[in-house]
Amino acid sequence: MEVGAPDYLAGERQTAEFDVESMKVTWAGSRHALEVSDRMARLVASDPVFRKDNRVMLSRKELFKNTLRKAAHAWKRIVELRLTEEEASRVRFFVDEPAFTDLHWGMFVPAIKGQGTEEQQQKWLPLAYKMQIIGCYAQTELGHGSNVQGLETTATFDPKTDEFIIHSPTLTSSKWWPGGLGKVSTHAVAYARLIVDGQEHGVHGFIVQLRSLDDHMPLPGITVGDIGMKFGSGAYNSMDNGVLRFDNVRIPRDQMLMRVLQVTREGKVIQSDVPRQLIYGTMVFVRQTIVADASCALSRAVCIATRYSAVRRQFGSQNGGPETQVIDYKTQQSRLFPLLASAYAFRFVSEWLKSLYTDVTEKLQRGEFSTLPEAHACTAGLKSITTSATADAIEECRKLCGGHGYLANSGLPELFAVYVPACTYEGDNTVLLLQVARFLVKTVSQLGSGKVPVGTTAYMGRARHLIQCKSNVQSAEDWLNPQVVVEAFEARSLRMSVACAENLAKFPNPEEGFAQLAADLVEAAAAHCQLIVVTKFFEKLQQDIPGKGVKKQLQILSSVYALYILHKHLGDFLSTGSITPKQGALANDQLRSLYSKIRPNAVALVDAFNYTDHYLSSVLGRYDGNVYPTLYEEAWKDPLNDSVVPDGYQEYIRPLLKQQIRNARL
Ligand SMILES: CCCCCCCCCCCCCCCCCC(=O)SCCNC(=O)CCNC(=O)[C@H](O)C(C)(C)COP(=O)(O)OP(=O)(O)OC[C@H]1O[C@@H](n2cnc3c(N)ncnc32)[C@H](O)[C@@H]1OP(=O)(O)O
Ligand SMILES: Cc1cc2nc3c(=O)[nH]c(=O)nc-3n(C[C@H](O)[C@H](O)[C@H](O)COP(=O)(O)OP(=O)(O)OC[C@H]3O[C@@H](n4cnc5c(N)ncnc54)[C@H](O)[C@@H]3O)c2cc1C
Repeated sequence: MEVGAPDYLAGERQTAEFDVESMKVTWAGSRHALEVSDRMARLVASDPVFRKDNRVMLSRKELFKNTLRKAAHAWKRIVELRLTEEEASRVRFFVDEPAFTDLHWGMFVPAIKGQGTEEQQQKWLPLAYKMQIIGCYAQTELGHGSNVQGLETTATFDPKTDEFIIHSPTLTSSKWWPGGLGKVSTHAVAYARLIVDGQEHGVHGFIVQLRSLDDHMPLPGITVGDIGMKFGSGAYNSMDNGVLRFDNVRIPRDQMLMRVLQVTREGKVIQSDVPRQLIYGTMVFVRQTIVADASCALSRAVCIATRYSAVRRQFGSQNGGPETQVIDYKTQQSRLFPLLASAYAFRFVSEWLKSLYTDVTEKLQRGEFSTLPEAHACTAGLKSITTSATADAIEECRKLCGGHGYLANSGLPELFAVYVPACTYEGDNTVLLLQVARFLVKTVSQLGSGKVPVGTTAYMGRARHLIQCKSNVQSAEDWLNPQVVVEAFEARSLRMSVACAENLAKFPNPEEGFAQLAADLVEAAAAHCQLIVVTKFFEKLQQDIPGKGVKKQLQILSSVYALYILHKHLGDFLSTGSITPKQGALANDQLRSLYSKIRPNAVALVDAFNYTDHYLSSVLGRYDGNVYPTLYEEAWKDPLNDSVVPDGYQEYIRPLLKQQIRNARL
């Protein structure tokens, strides 16, 4: 905010019962992370090249060129200022525009790191780190995305030349969707079925050069282009999602990523001791980062809706006094505050997921693979539930802002358009929950075998208790006890998984049973994932959290998140007998009283996200709350207002009007 400028939300900030600066540290993860983030946010906001308020007005070509300009400028600044990896990634975050760089840094580099041998890493990573090559992740095809084993592109080993021949045998085998592929990438990690000596060996990654490093023209045998406009204006259209076909393209043998499986000069196929599933490792990594992205997108929408709800007044004036702030309506609170609580919940579960991922990666380096299935289930499941909830929440925030939420300059329509494909990319959310369900059913089926479930399924080890326990909640206050809440969530989740396992056992063919019961299985998987989010929020509160009143606020938010989920899925809790209808009603009573506690802190709780006005890019979410004059000024900047009489008046409006006059005269 400019020094001396009026703060229309000052009154809201004064009622906060906690230290906002300390909450900023907790949200950022550490004082250091906050400092870096703050510095990079300001660096980006103060640089005119990173302007983005005109994005939705640009044509596709202008938007794309502008994105290239921003990406090049960001890279120049990163090199000039010798920014660290952490600082550079914050710069890209605050530039806030989907670009080929997301896939280069987010998937191409991790694929080589995770699936390449040491030699391959030494050869390719330095080039990628200096951006002397630009890469994308080319897995999905026109005909197959979810079903990775169904990919049709082939990579046939030619022992005569010591090469692989990469080929697209059908139309449906065309690579379709990879970001950065359409117009920018010089290289791809392309996924193809490995064929050696006529035998198939599953899908593997191959580094393929696509374009000349001299003039950017496609290399012989490569057909490549952009797949066209996507949902919304601005939004994800800054990304060149691409189509790619290979016509018997030859690459050296050592460009197959060979950490999992090696093909020797003689054409021998050697499986290393690394599990085959590591070929999917890049997706596990990215799913983990997508959970953190969910908390960012959600907090951004909630910040806009909360500030605007405090500014906006509607009805309720008494004796000529001001009307009621819409944030004071209980309905507004019951729609908004659970989303605020969810933003914090997703933040902390993503912190935990990152530590789980780091731990599993270290174990994999040491040749320990036992935690891989849990890492896969957690990343897949949490990616699924957090992105679905966030996409719904952004749309809810738009509605919470009434008519003005529908204006592009509220920031919410573009945020929705950019965000919503997160429910599909990196694994369709339903397909991913089915993966979690498989894991849960397997865990349940092993309960009798003496195998003790660990990690996030450890609670299933107490199946005997959880299958018949009764919640002892007697008052609304009892719902503030985390143990009571967790037990209800555990009972619901376990009972849903066990019911699925029992129903599955009735089918002679397990795969047929799984297909028939898929809808129930997805619900059981979601219940398990919600339990993880609730538990990790409560566990966060066990840590030392400094700052006046900060822990207290987080306790309130954790209860809101848990009781909101309970209220939303009351049917599950009741039908599994995990709680009684009376206890469900008490949870709702508690929720109402928690909303009142959040109310005086709401604006401060969104200030703690520490977003600059540049990052939010929302007239409604401005830090100073000066909404109306800005909306008014912005309207006049629309290109339609460049002329008072619009283009087309002479051709289309005037003849109409004249005709009416003639008709009237008749
Ligand atoms: C307002 C402006 C705002 C601006 C914002 C700016 C910022 C925006 C930036 C955004 C950038 C985002 C970029 C997005 C990039 C998207 C990239 C993609 O989509 S890339 C494309 C993404 N594509 C997808 O995600 C495709 C999704 N599909 C798949 O992942 C697989 O095909 C499958 C998992 C569904 C099945 O696979 P299949 O082989 O048929 O396997 P089975 O089922 O038969 O299971 C066999 C065994 O394997 C096990 N296992 C499975 N997976 C894993 C794993 N990962 N690990 C370990 N294990 C795993 C499984 O548990 C089972 O174990 P068990 O029971 O035997 O013990
Ligand atoms: C913006 C965007 C960016 C992308 N970027 C990349 C990229 O960089 N690289 C890349 O390789 N790919 C990329 N993709 C592709 C993306 O990963 C796939 O679209 C995604 O994995 C979903 O696969 P699909 O399109 O085949 O969906 P489908 O599987 O065809 O889904 C269609 C419907 O079928 C349902 N369905 C499918 N299988 C099952 C099942 N077994 N049981 C029940 N229901 C099922 C789904 O739930 C969904 O409702 C991107 C996609 C988008 C939208």
